[in-house]
Amino acid sequence: KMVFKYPEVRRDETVVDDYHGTKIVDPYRWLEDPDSNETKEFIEAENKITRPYLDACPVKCDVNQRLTELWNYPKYSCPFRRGNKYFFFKNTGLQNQNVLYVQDSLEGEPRVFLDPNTLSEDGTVALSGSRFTEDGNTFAYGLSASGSDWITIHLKDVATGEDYPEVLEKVKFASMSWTKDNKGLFYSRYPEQTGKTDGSETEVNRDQKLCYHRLNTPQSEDVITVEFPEEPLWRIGAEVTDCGRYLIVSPVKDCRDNLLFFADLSKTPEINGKLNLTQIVHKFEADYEYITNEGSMAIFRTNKNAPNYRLIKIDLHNPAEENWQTLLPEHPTDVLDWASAVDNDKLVIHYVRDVKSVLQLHDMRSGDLLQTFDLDVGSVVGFSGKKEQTEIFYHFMSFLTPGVIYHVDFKKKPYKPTVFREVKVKGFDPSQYEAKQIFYSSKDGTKVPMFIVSKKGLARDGSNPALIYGYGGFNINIQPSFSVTRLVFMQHFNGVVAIPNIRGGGEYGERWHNAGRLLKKQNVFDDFQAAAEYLIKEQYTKPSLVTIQGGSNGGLLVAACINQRPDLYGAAIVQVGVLDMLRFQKFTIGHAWVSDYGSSDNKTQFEYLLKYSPLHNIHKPMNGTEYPATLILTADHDDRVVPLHSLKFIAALQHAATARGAHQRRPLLARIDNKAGHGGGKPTAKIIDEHTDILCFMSQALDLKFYK
Ligand SMILES: O=C([C@@H]1CCCN1C(=O)CCCN1C(=O)NC(c2ccccc2)(c2ccccc2)C1=O)N1CCCC1
Repeated sequence: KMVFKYPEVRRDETVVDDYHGTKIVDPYRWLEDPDSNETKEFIEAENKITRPYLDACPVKCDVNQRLTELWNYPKYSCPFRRGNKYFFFKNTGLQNQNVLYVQDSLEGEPRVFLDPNTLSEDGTVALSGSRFTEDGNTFAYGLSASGSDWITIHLKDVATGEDYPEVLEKVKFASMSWTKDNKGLFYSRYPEQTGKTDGSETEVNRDQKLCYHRLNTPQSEDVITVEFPEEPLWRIGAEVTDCGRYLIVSPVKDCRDNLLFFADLSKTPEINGKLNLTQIVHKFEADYEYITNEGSMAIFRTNKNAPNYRLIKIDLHNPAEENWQTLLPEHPTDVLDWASAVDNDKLVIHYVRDVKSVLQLHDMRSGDLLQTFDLDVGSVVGFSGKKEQTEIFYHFMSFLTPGVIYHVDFKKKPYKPTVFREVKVKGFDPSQYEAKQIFYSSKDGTKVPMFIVSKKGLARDGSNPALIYGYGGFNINIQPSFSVTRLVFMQHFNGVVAIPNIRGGGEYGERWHNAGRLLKKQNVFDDFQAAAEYLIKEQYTKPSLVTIQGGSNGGLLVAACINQRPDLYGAAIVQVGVLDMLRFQKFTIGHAWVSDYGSSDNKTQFEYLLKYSPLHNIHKPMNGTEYPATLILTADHDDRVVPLHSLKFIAALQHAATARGAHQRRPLLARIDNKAGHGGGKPTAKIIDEHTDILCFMSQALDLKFYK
């Protein structure tokens, strides 16, 4: 085994914080400054030991070649109608960014409408959000660079392909919504701030405003239409209703619950200042999401008194809660995940039932079920359709189905989905694999669903490597999806892929989310550890062949698990993780995560956070408590989860591993990328490089055999 000479890293033990009377040392506080030479030198020193280790992998070329070959299949989005044209995204296979095409009809010759690959040499400029005007003549689109959350909004004339002169700056977490007169759009932006805002800064995002931009004017003439100056941490969602008369305004302060206001735009034909808002929801206690409206009757999806979500009707002219009506009551077990109006008087409803997709058609007036669209076991990952359109498309995917796009034309009865497009992956034969769902018991007896995917007929003798992926937070569902990287792991390492749908997610609605957050967060880690124990007990694998992987909130999950149960895993992959649970709220958008994590500013929550915070629970590895081989990944423009989390964690981990008497032979490494961020918009080349490194790390650390 390579013995690692980890970098010598300065520890400043004089940095001590007092949390409600408890003193906490933070010796790597200096790593929180991304611009200091010392931090840059630290990053260089870490990459300097990681790069050679990954490059020394004897099967690196094989892995990279197979990833590239398998990745090289055409990927399409659902087509969508705007104005009198159809648009769709397509990637021929290895293009860094998907390309937006336009065609005059579904059978028409597609023409390139917007190719983001032309906007940068290395594919690091990505399309991030876009909106057509009602008439389809103008296209607003966001561009993000190097994976940052910051975007600039550009406006393009659809007929000529020419951009208007103005560019809207300082935009982040913005909903874009045109007024129905096609003259301008609402968007959210942050005020000018000192210092750089390219995504490598860590300053807190505050004072977001909802502005209105009139097409073909400079941004300096934009007006602030909604602001909450006394609430600097709020983000302001806004959406013009289908009929064009109202603006629905939904402020959100963290990552759950929102308020609701609306403005009657018919009363302000010229939008030249603050809008007159009527408040509908006055308390942060539930999610409310606008679906559509008929005159003043607006339909919202909400979890108010409905943890599995339901549809309610609110009369905007009589919005008091006692007048709200239920349109589609909460289902006892299935989660109402999204709804979309179509064909004027129908709603397409997506349910999640035991983590699998259900797609139904309901009557918009009565809520009655009209039809269920048959689906295989898997996920609806894309949808297009509008209230006034008479057709929909939906995109189906599963572990062994790369993608099928269905079309339903409501002008023809009975409504029968037809296959519009089906993609195949060269060299992948789904019949050689099997995907199943099991339920296992967690530490407290809770039944947790888990998908297990592998080659058919794999020996159940504990001799196979397993990759266990988890997220566990923010009401997010991890549904089945097709992954080339997992296919390479199954095909060439005889790997078993396991995805436990651990608490904290939204797979069983708000109950599941609430059972995995704040002072119950440990349930998430228990569920994940129980998943590994299940796979070991059922002889799918053994501890030394288990890799656990997670990103973002899932990075926290993995880091907490290697602290708590280092004996259970052979390797751990921590991608852009939240690792300093006492300070996360001090950077960029971290304050928005208090809805899941709580905050060290609160004594009770501080005491709980301190018990699992990865950075604060690193122990000296000894025989039997040696850490699994661990790879920490982050990037210089990650302004969602700033890189300092990973830098401080790897420094502390390597320090513990080299302490006197410590026994740590397995590698503890960090891979810090450049011109990359949290993940959104990452070019294909960078994704393949990163996944090559992850598979190489696993194969070396676990000494895995590569089967050609
Ligand atoms: O990135 C994250 C967490 C998880 C999911 C979103 N997130 C975030 O931190 C997202 C914060 C930024 N953000 C969105 O990406 N969508 C918004 C949004 C709100 C208004 C207008 C436009 C966008 C949003 C956020 C929540 C609910 C609804 C809308 C939002 O604030 N984390 C990183 C690590 C821990 C959690």
